[in-house]
Amino acid sequence: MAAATTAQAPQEPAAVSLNGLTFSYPGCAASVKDANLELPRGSRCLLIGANGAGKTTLLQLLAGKYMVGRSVITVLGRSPFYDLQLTCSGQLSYLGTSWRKDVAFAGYGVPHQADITAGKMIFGVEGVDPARRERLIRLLDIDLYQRLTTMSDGQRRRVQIAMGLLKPYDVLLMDEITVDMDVLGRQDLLDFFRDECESRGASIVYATHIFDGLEGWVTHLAYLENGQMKIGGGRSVLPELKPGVKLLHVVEGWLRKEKEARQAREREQRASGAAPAAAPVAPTRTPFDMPSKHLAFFR
Ligand SMILES: Nc1ncnc2c1ncn2[C@@H]1O[C@H](COP(=O)(O)OP(=O)(O)OP(=O)(O)O)[C@@H](O)[C@H]1O
Repeated sequence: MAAATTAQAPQEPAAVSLNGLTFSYPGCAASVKDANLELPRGSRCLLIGANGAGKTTLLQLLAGKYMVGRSVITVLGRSPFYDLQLTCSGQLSYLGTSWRKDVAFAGYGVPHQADITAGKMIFGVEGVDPARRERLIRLLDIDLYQRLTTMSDGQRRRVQIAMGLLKPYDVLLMDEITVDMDVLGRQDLLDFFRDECESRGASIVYATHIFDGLEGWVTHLAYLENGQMKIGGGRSVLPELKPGVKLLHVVEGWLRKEKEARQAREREQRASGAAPAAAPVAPTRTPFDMPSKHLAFFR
């Protein structure tokens, strides 16, 4: 009798996987150092850290904007830098800070300075499910007849977010995109994202400094300190986040500890003569360091 073979289901690749990621901008010290993280499908990961900790850099690396080794970063088992289809298809979507100037969709940038209505912009995207489009327009409370040039920052931001969400992504990377939105808009959007993760297994990495209402929303956390991933994983890596405890207070505690440790290190360096004890001195400026409007005086 032939031995029974048990068919093993192929393991689904993780939504996001970082394997010892180190990255430096040209001529600079490393902005991300030996980072490891594994996020399963359906996860909502909050990316936390002080200013300059490396959040935007990490999100841009995940979005395939900089070259790193193929296996160092994978999104849905593929390399976001080498696999252009991942971004071009909208499977991997990035909503970043450059959206203030550009409306980005599936990796492409379209200037929003054009004097057109929100409706023209939104209905101009082809191959969109009309029901999804309708839902987003309602959710983000967009006036389709208003021109982008006459909108407030928050209203324009809503159009930009709608553009980025029109096609159903599998992995969404967000860099502080809700910063201009009012409380209701932000809450409705967070509920929409939760629904997307729970109903169709989409995954989200969200970098923000605003933690209000996120305690019950996050499933995973990644905390960067000066480029190092100090904490990364499911909520269980965070025993402090008990019911009734505000995420803001937990993060505030980490950031204060980080700041005190850095200041203690600097004091030690000064005491040992490794760093100058004098007050910071303003760097000498050349005409080329100045904003372009000042350059006019040097022509
Ligand atoms: N284009 C660049 N060239 C050189 N260094 C850069 C560049 N962009 C960022 N950096 C440096 O990389 C580090 C991480 O910056 P990054 O913008 O990723 O931080 P962040 O955590 O997103 O900060 P914030 O909360 O202020 O947005 C910082 O030390 C920053 O000075």
